[in-house]
Amino acid sequence: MSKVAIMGSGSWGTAFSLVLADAGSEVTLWGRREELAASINERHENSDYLPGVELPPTVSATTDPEKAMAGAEFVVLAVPSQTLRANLESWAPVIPDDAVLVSLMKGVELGTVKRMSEVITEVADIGPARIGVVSGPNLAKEIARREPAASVVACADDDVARRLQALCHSPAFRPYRSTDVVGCEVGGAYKNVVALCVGMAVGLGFGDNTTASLITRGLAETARLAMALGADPLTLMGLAGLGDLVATCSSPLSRNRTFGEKLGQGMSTAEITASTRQVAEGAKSCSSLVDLAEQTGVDAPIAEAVKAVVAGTITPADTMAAFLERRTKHEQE
Ligand SMILES: NC(=O)c1ccc[n+]([C@@H]2O[C@H](COP(=O)([O-])OP(=O)(O)OC[C@H]3O[C@@H](n4cnc5c(N)ncnc54)[C@H](O)[C@@H]3O)[C@@H](O)[C@H]2O)c1
Ligand SMILES: O=P(O)(O)OC[C@H](O)CO
Repeated sequence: MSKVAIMGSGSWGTAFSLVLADAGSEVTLWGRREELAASINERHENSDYLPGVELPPTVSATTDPEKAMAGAEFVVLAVPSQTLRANLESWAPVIPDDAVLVSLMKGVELGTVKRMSEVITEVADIGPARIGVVSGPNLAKEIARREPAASVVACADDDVARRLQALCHSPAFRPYRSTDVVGCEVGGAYKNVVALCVGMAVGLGFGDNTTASLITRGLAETARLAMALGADPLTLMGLAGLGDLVATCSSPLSRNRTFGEKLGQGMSTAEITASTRQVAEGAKSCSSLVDLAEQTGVDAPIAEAVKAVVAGTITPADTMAAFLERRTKHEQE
């Protein structure tokens, strides 16, 4: 039985613990609050993030990072992207020497514009062969209900990707393998920003033509940036690109789409942020992705628009009008 630590016991860390336990691992969740760890250990429930979902007996929780990671073959990272660096700085001394670090996070760091795997390398001094990524259409509540889903597990080292694939292949969760870490990470971060934009359109009362147009142009924008960073374009046509984009942009369960919908209805970023405890990664990663696009010379109108609406410098309605006023061009330009 593999031993796995999951650092972060929010919605996805907890739902993923269930996948790993169903696939045969012993899982220790790390979280900051004693009450939550007690709820998981005593009632087998994360009452804050996944109320009503019974966790298997092979899932336990602790607030002690060293205890969580002791003897772990895989250390899964599931905190909000913008908090990874600070958390990892404190965890680095107790990460087991040969453990594989697996990112579940879908964001790009503000300021440094680093992807999560790059932050891991920089802070924990761990090379690409020990860093994996899981990314795909995986809304936590549906995964926790054991509804069938697929995803991509990526690592630069195909042997490690195979180990990770075996680790999370459960009766309800089908992981595909890849070595394209960049494509998976850019796909995962960008779809959140596109979902914010789609949510705005929904909040403004627009229908399926608008949302389909934004999803499709969002995919083109994602692929442009990912390819400029060295990704395989086929990754963006797969589960970590198109698949996740469709799920996130279509689902009322998505925090990013919901955030966008509230912006479209006239709420401000501060009001929306105050109304939820859960992370909508796109509200911050939109700025990082705009910076990354500028650095690589890639056109990123959707990320720029989302950044401006989140900052309150343009309204969602004016953004939609501005998209249509853009210079006309060839579809594949
Ligand atoms: N929820 C999903 O459906 C889903 C699916 C796939 C990927 N993801 C990605 O997984 C990552 C985590 O998302 P989530 O859904 O679990 O978020 P969440 O908001 O449900 O939970 C985040 C967790 O991190 C904790 N946290 C917040 N600030 C922290 C800090 N400074 N230090 C340590 N812990 C902190 C919170 O207490 C909570 O336990 C995100 O990057 C998200 O995009 C989420
Ligand atoms: O709820 P969201 O918007 O963070 O999206 C969750 C997952 O990333 C969907 O795959």
